[in-house]
Amino acid sequence: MFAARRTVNLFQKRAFSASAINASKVAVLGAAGGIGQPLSLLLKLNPRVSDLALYDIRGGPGVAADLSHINTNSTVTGYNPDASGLRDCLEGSEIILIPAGVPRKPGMTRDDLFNTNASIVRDLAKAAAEAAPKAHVLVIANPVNSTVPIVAEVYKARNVYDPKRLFGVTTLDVVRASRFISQVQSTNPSGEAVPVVGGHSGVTIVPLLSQSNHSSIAGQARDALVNRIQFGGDEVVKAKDGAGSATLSMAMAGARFAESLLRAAQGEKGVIEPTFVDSPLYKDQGIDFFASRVELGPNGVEQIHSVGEINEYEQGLLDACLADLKKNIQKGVDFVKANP
Ligand SMILES: NC(=O)C1=CN([C@@H]2O[C@H](COP(=O)(O)OP(=O)(O)OC[C@H]3O[C@@H](n4cnc5c(N)ncnc54)[C@H](O)[C@@H]3O)[C@@H](O)[C@H]2O)C=CC1
Ligand SMILES: O=C([O-])CC(=O)C(=O)O
Repeated sequence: MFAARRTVNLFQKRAFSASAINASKVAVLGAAGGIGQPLSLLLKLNPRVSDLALYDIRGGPGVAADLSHINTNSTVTGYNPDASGLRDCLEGSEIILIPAGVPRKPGMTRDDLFNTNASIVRDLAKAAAEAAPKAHVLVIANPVNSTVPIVAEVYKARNVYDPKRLFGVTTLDVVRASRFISQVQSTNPSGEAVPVVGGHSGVTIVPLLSQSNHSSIAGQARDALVNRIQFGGDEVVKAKDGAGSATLSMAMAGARFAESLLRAAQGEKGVIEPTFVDSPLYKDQGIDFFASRVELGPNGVEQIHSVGEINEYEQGLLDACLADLKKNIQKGVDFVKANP
């Protein structure tokens, strides 16, 4: 009898400590948008998330009320911009995802979003730097090549910048790459892994097919596949015909990245994701941020993997990427300097 009760107590103790370790508050800024809603839904379904905090300039509490009826354990709270809404949303967060900002319409580049999204991201970063300076910040808002440096500059100005905790979400590029290559090769995409490095727009997206399971793809087939991976976002923008860009696939990609960070934070080793981070790889060329495979740990970036061995064709892609990337990054840095 005593032994039985003891077993129960030990079990309860273990269950309690496991849930205490796993208590993770995740905030989504821009939660009522095309990405924000399905992303928040996927986070509500994630047992590693204990508190989901949803902020938007409009509609946050509505989305939160809706999601809060789903029978998973996490609490969901919605916040408006009034009073201390944004601060309350951010405080205590371990992860902050930022899908707030306008999406493209046909004919636009991601850089065309800069004028609107730069100040949105800057202002949200200011609030995050004050309310939750140690949180991992995951930037989804475009142009990612510039919005990530914007967040870095805001944090630097407040002396709270930790390069290990800032991430541009480029997961969708590798998600697309594995799907597109599987379509060409008639394989299962879950068994495909195509590294994609560089940045997140047009020619700054550099797929490394030579490191995939299909390194022999060459000629027109290779060119078509690389082009589709680089401009996959345009495919969706065109198909949506003015109603925005990728939202559902992006929500999946953002939720996958957040899940990877949580797994790493909760002690799992060897969690690797591609992501656009403050990186040493091309700093000697004046390029402070670069996306490559990154091992994640409890404090964010654990190890940044180099691009590895690439062929001459890929070196050409990389050269074009670096030239554009440098300008995109500088644009973000200059914006914060001129508009602190
Ligand atoms: N990193 C990536 O791979 C991808 C990035 N994106 C980018 O994500 C961003 C969002 O796209 P969608 O969700 O489709 O746009 P959307 O227009 O559907 O949603 C944006 C949401 O942000 C909110 N918002 C605007 N200003 C805000 C502020 N200051 N604070 C809080 N919320 C604010 C809006 O009210 C809206 O609910 C775009 O910039 C888009 O280009 C889209 C797809 C992939
Ligand atoms: O294409 C866009 O504007 C949205 C985006 O970043 C993507 O789908 O990769």
